[in-house]
Amino acid sequence: MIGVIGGSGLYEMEGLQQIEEITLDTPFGQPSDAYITGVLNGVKMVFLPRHGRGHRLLPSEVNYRANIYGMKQLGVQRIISVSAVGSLKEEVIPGHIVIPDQFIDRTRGSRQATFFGEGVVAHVGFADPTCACLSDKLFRAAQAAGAVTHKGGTYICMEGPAFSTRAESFMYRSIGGDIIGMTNLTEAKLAREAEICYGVIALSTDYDCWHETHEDVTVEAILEIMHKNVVMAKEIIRHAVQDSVLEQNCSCSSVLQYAIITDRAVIPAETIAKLGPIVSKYLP
Ligand SMILES: CSC[C@H]1O[C@H](OP(=O)(O)O)[C@H](O)[C@@H]1O
Ligand SMILES: Nc1ncnc2[nH]cnc12
Repeated sequence: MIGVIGGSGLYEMEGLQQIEEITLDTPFGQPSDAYITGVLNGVKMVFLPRHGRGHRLLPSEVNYRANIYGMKQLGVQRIISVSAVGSLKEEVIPGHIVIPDQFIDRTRGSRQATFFGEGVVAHVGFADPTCACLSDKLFRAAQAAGAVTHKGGTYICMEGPAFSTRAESFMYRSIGGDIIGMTNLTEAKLAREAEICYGVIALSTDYDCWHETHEDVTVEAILEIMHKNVVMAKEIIRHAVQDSVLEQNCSCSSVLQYAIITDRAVIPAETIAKLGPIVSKYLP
């Protein structure tokens, strides 16, 4: 099963057949909205709007743990994130697509970015935070949909909700950032812990505030580009979903095998119960 998390400007998936709306409550709280399941081009998928329908949640208010836990409960093995991002590079023109493969964390530490704790410690590998195999498919899907697409790139994940200062924007460029957003890193960490492949279709919507000849970012400008490109974004998902039926060749589904360090004998039963489908393979 494929999961799609829609970001700013993408609050529903057209073309889904056999639609069902599933409201879940998880041990980590409530997801952003009901999950919409259905069939797209013969492939079963589930859609969740990250900020909720009507865009009600700040990037810092999104319950990322509940969102990913719910996906796991529904049997999702691959998550495609669709996000609006600012461009930190001249060549990443607004309207282009980037498939990022790295993140730099500029969140403030207040987000819940792990399922572990409460008596069980796990350290997953995160050197390559997105699934290379899924990202490759997203790259090919974006090209097939006719988008100018950049393979790889570093996504700066800032806290928000205010956009960056000009000095920060210059700093992000100087430390190797290619694009900037407020959501994807937290999601990628949790997807990794949940052993779900995670890949990003990032739509460049603006030049943040570093560019000499382009206006500073505004929500208005972001939504204008997003609306102009939403059909293309959905087209990329359609191509990706078809392609994703093919066999995956990655290790995302077994990252917890050696990551849980806690002595099994001292892990509280209630913690195991709470983690449910995240650890059931290893802590029966
Ligand atoms: C609407 S402007 C800023 C907002 O857009 C991006 O959201 P998402 O990643 O969910 O597409 C960015 O991260 C901010 O949350
Ligand atoms: N410039 C920007 N900064 C942060 N998040 C964004 N999302 C879209 N454009 C952005």
